[in-house]
Amino acid sequence: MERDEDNLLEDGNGIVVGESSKPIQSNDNSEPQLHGGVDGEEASCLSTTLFLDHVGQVILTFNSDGLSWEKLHHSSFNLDESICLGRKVAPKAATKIKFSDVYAVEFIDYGLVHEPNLLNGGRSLLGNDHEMYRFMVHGFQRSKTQSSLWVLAVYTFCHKDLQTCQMWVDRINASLNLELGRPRNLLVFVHPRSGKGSGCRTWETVEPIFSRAKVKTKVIVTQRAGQALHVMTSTSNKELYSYDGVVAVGGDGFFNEILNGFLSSRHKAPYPPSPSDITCPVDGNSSFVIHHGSSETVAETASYQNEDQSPLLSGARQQNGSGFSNSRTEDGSCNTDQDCDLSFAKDWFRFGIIPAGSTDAIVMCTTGARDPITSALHIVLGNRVGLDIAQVVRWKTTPESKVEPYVRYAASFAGYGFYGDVITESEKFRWMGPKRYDYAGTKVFLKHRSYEAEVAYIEVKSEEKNSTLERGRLSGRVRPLRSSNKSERVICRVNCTVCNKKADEVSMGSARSVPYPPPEETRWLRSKGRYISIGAAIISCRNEKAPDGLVADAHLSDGFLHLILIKDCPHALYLWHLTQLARRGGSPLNFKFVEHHKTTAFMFTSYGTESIWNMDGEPFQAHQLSAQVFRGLVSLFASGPEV
Ligand SMILES: Nc1ncnc2c1ncn2[C@@H]1O[C@H](COP(=O)(O)OP(=O)(O)OP(=O)(O)O)[C@@H](O)[C@H]1O
Repeated sequence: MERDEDNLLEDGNGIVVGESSKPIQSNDNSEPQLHGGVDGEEASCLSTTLFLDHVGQVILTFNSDGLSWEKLHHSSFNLDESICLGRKVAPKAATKIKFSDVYAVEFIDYGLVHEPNLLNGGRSLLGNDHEMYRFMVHGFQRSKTQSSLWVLAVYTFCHKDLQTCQMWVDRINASLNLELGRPRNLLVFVHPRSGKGSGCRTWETVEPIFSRAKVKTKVIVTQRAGQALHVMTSTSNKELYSYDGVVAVGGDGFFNEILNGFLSSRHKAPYPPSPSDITCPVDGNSSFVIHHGSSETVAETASYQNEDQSPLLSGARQQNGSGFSNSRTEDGSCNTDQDCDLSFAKDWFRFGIIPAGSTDAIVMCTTGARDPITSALHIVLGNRVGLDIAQVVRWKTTPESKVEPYVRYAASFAGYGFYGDVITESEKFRWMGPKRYDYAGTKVFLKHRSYEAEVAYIEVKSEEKNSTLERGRLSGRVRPLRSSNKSERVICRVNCTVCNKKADEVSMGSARSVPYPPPEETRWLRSKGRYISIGAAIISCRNEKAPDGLVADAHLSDGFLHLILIKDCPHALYLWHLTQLARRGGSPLNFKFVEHHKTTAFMFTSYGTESIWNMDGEPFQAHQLSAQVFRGLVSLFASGPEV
């Protein structure tokens, strides 16, 4: 989304503050007053007559959950809904703000106070004084047109008395300190060449939000691919967990790199079964059962056996011992390097993404907007949402290579065939910036290739899939899921009931929690044939090209991925699928040649020579792989889209 980053401040009247506003004059001498609560309770609200810059004289009231103000002087025009030449020129003014929506309060000393932007009949509202002491309350408002898009709002209150202003600042600060989960210290990675090469500019735009909110930041501007991964793997737990989280200023690929750096040495879990665990003969579509014995492979240093093959891997061979205990000192740091384990850290250590990339699908799915300001606000306000992560184990890189398990993590999408070809092709045209995807996509589409492969996935019974949807209608029957029926879609949103359902309320064999022992045996279904593409969407993968995403009803934290198999089909039908994908409200999965399986794990074997996957927007070579989802494995500074 394009927006003018320099002009985002709204004043208390919902009008963008301009430089041309006239100074206002003051004759106010009012003292702060404490009003008793109902039934003689302790004074819960403080009221003072102050000036609200650009608005006029107001009574500001301090409530238990925020501030509210009421205009004192009613001028001849209506400030709330101003009419000029018969047209509404200003939206309804805000008259309150919750502390949960305030990220900073600043005392700004003595200075000019402005009268309302609009006509006041030439009258001075406050006598002869043009200057007062002032303090600014920094918060946000939801955009009138798109509620997921947050716009900075600043309310400047003014008073002749210094102590009055300082008292208000102290009171508001005390309330902000009570807001839970706000970060104090963050590690920030900036990818300067991300997207259109604007990573540094994007950080400069949002940095004042962090400094106003008094969030300390250690900023690392990367010089090369793989640097952020190296920092994340080589930083001790003790040092890393002295931060409240890590922020990526960049695209999906950059976030993926940081995520892999974090998880590769810290996440301990058994591998999913490998395709070579399937021993029964292949004969079209069939099913088989895998028994989970005691000989499970556990992700250890093996995850970095092929270090030389990816920029992500250099210097990454790090493995911490197990047996961590959950102890963080009062200042938030760990006592020793091995003190904080992943599941403990998950409660407070979060990831933030400030979008600066070419696609930014993860940001769009987790905040509902592709906007650096909105993302920065989610971070400083300490919002939290769980995110499913797929652990992808590559068993063989090429048909000839020997079996060597290597682990990568994906947060949004892993795709083969069309998706792998597009990413391979687009890498040749990085210099084009985000447009490379259109160019490469068109080229690959025109070739219309298909690929022979075999896919197996865990069968998840309908009632298990739907147990998270709080629907019992399909109980007892097992059928392939076709969620193209729009009326059945439950879209992931803020406070999503599906994602918030506790793991223990979810049936065994469906969503896997962290860590979650698999049932003793799982039934797998398999499908072999020619596919145009094989995609695994962990979240909806919404982006500007696909406004509803590949899977509109995928959830951020339900423990499932969506396996989308596009079987070989005529070129025109594939184009139809793509056009549905590009349409808001489209049905890209409602085709006979599209199989959609909601599952927790899958395996893949290529029967050709092509083995390039697209993993969160970056190429990944795998001839044979398997993947499993971990429910809410990490937490993000976000709250889900407001749809
Ligand atoms: N300083 C750097 N120079 C070159 N490449 C870098 C640098 N820092 C990080 N990278 C690599 O660039 C890759 C792409 O980064 P990023 O995702 O930010 O950009 P993008 O491709 O433009 O966006 P998207 O992935 O959303 O399409 C990452 O995998 C990362 O390893």
